[in-house]
Amino acid sequence: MDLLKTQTQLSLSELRNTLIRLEDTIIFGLIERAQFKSNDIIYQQGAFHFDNGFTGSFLEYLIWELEKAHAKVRRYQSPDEYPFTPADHQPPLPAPILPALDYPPILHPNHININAQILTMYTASLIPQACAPGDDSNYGSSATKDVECLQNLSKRIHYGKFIAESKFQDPQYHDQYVQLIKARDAKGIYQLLTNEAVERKLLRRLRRKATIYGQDIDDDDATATATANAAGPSKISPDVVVDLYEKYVIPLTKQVEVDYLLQRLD
Ligand SMILES: C=C(O[C@@H]1C=C(C(=O)O)C=C[C@H]1O)C(=O)O
Repeated sequence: MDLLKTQTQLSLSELRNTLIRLEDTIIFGLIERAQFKSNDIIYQQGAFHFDNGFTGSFLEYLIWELEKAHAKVRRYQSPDEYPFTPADHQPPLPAPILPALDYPPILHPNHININAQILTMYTASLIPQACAPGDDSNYGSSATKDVECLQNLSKRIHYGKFIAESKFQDPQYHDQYVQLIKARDAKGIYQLLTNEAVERKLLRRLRRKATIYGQDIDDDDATATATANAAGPSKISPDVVVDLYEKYVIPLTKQVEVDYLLQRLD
């Protein structure tokens, strides 16, 4: 979705299409990372020494170094991009070298950033499922793929802000959200914004995508059609992808929706 385009009414179906497109990005990013062993050492605090005094993990070091460059080209001034570098990190991320873009004020001003939760989920739960255990010394390659996966997941989950704004603006539900927000009823907000039919359809589609995208398609087998029932090993377990969304991506997206709505009237 072009966030520079002046939005009047946020279209929920357009936003959902963006989330569908991000499914492909996330699956292919996981396929890339799963080439390498888990290489757990890159997630361990203090396992590496850095000349600049950085004391985090190898992965956190790469995140910091890359996000400094991305900050200079104003990546984090876009309302759909959020850094993993903590807001209180010293030194802070550098200021952009480019002038600010004039984004239309789509979202209510907020400081919601749950990337710390996303990073913990990713290293503690997802990597052990997606990658074979062990150490193949591909530390730089693994961390590079990790950063791409983390950025994809962060964008997808924080898109919950746009989804929540769209639902808040919907005349059919606006008054209910206002009442629940004023009552600080997080559970009621969570229930109102949940669409189980959309979630069920998403998980079915995700399993098919992960099965098909994970196949090696033999180029001389013209008759073969990649289907969800295709035989052969997948580069990423469809169960891992579905589990990721069911246990983490969808709940974290809804957490962002609730957090955003709770501060919507501030
Ligand atoms: C994103 C939405 O809000 C909720 C979260 C969903 C998700 O994270 O995939 C799907 C449906 C809703 O329960 C939506 O309504 O599309």
